Amino acid sequence: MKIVTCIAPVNIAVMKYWGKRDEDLILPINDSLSATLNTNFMCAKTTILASPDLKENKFWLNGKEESFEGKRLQNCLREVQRRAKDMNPDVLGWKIAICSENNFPTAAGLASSAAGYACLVSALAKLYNIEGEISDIARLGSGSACRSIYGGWVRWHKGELSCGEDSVARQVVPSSHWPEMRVLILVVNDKKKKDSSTSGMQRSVDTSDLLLYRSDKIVPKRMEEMITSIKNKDFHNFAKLTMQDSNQFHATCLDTYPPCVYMNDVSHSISGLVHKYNELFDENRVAYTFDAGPNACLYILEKDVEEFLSVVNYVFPPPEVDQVEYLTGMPLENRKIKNDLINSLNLTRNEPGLLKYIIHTNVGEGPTSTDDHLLSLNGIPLK
Ligand SMILES: Nc1ncnc2c1ncn2[C@@H]1O[C@H](COP(=O)(O)OP(=O)(O)OP(=O)(O)O)[C@@H](O)[C@H]1O
Ligand SMILES: C[C@@](O)(CCOP(=O)(O)OP(=O)(O)O)CC(=O)O
Repeated sequence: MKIVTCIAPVNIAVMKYWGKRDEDLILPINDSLSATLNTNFMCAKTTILASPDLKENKFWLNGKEESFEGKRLQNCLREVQRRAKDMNPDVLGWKIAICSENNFPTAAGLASSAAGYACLVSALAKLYNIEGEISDIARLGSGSACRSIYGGWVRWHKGELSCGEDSVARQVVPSSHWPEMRVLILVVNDKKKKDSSTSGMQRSVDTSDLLLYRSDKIVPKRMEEMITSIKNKDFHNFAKLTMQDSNQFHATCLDTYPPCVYMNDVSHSISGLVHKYNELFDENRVAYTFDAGPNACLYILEKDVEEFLSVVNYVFPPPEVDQVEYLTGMPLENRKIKNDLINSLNLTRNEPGLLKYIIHTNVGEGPTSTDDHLLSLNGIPLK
């Protein structure tokens, strides 16, 4: 019997992946770049037990039994087992039980698939003792998952080969390079979204001319500028490029036919607020980026968090119930409202509760392992 458990992070792209050139191997049409987030507040946790006593393979996700036959799970499992074939032949012959949970909403545009598959593949690699590159295996689960295999700032190189061997993630700089960077996630809606990233991007590839223009003409140059701004810790330019890239990604979503509409009125009002705030200081102090959902992910330096949060709390008063849980990862004192700033920004207050909650986190490390398992040694979920 062998049991392993891993924890893996979410990542939020500042240069978006959108569109595949190969659906099965999950090969993208452009490079992308993200920051890996600290696992303190958002992570996937996966336990895998392999045992000669198990009668069948099993998979539980967030407390519910799911099919073990899903194509993406099978592709990841097959590839890890293929690379492990000369090692521990006993373990390879045993059935496995997989139990995974996310400590944040699944399939709500908060990159659950990225953390989930990075975690699955890290745990499988540990179970079967495979060493070396695994970001290309995580990619088979979900494209963005390959970036969660590394900590810090990570680039997914699209690669040129049709076999996908060179479509891998690489760390650009570690998290320690820019320790002042913070991330605020403004959760607008944590319900399951209707157009998955997978189907949305496929429709964009089929119908959007803007998508091709973006991948050919925009991304290569913008990627170099983005990396330079991160290496130089040039927040103003970093923020500009991040916001431009998010806007262009959503423009390609709207250029898709029928369109993929991910941002809603609250999302647009957050982006408007960020621009107003940045204009007041005549420099970018906050950057927004939106994935395939309405939630805003804001990059901001530590020195500006308290002040900007006071503005957010004024414009979007917290829900009247559940106050204690509203702000995760930051002391409550920081929710004070700063009147001078509010007056200079000439802001309008919304009704309470448009934001469900806010997560405050930073850039963190890649997957880790732990002995705190989710399965009993008989292969039954512990809760
Ligand atoms: N911990 C996990 N282990 C294995 N698979 C997972 C895990 N978490 C999520 N998934 C898979 O990912 C799917 C959700 O992916 P989807 O891309 O729709 O949403 P998302 O990742 O939350 O959003 P986005 O990628 O657009 O930010 C789930 O239905 C499940 O199949
Ligand atoms: C908008 C994005 O978050 C899209 C993520 O798409 P997925 O990685 O979830 O898609 P699949 O490869 O089909 O699983 C942008 C990004 O993370 O780069």
